[in-house]
Amino acid sequence: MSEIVKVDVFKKFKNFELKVNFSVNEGEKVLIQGPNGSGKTTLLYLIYGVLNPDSGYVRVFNKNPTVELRKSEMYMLEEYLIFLENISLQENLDFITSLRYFNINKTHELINKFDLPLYKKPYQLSSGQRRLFKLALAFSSEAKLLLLDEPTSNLDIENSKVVKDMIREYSGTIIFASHDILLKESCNKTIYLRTGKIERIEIK
Ligand SMILES: Nc1ncnc2c1ncn2[C@@H]1O[C@H](COP(=O)(O)OP(=O)(O)OP(=O)(O)O)[C@@H](O)[C@H]1O
Repeated sequence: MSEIVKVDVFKKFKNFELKVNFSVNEGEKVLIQGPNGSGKTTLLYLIYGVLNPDSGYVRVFNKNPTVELRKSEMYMLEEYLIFLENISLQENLDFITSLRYFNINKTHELINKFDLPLYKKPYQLSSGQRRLFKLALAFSSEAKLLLLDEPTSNLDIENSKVVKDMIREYSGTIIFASHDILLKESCNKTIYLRTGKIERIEIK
């Protein structure tokens, strides 16, 4: 099995230090668990390359995580994905899909599955519907590596189960951070973080 993500990083904020070392194999579904503030999101941002380590390295497909990789081989379900609030979801979709490759048929399949009203403007959606729209994009990105930060936050139990199955069945590799106990069923490996360090790694 080939290692597609290698991480050996140190990152320091004013009152927090993250120091972790691990790798992820192709096709794995890796859950990052840990208390609030343990460094899960920071770690995902380092892998995605939108945060730089103070020392050490992150290698994704044997490359540094750059914008080129973000446009093709990896995709992050972004908490900070900005919607243009005064145009419809359909127009937002047109804009977002012009920035990067998405399998548009798959995007629409998921939008229908989640029953999302494309004619509405983003501010007219519930927080769960906004999250589902972002998930439809992530799972139709055809990225070989998906990074998901709290994918089921704001979702009801039925949609959480759908997302659990989507993670398990995804053909590529997924690294996801979650407090949702349900998602433990989708992973083959769990990395437990505590105050910026790996406490233990559990393999199913
Ligand atoms: N840009 C930043 N500047 C300073 N400190 C930061 C920054 N980003 C995160 N931190 C700090 O790093 C620590 C880890 O934050 P992080 O968001 O990675 O935790 P988390 O495990 O994802 O938490 P949660 O479960 O609450 O989402 C926290 O103490 C946070 O305050």
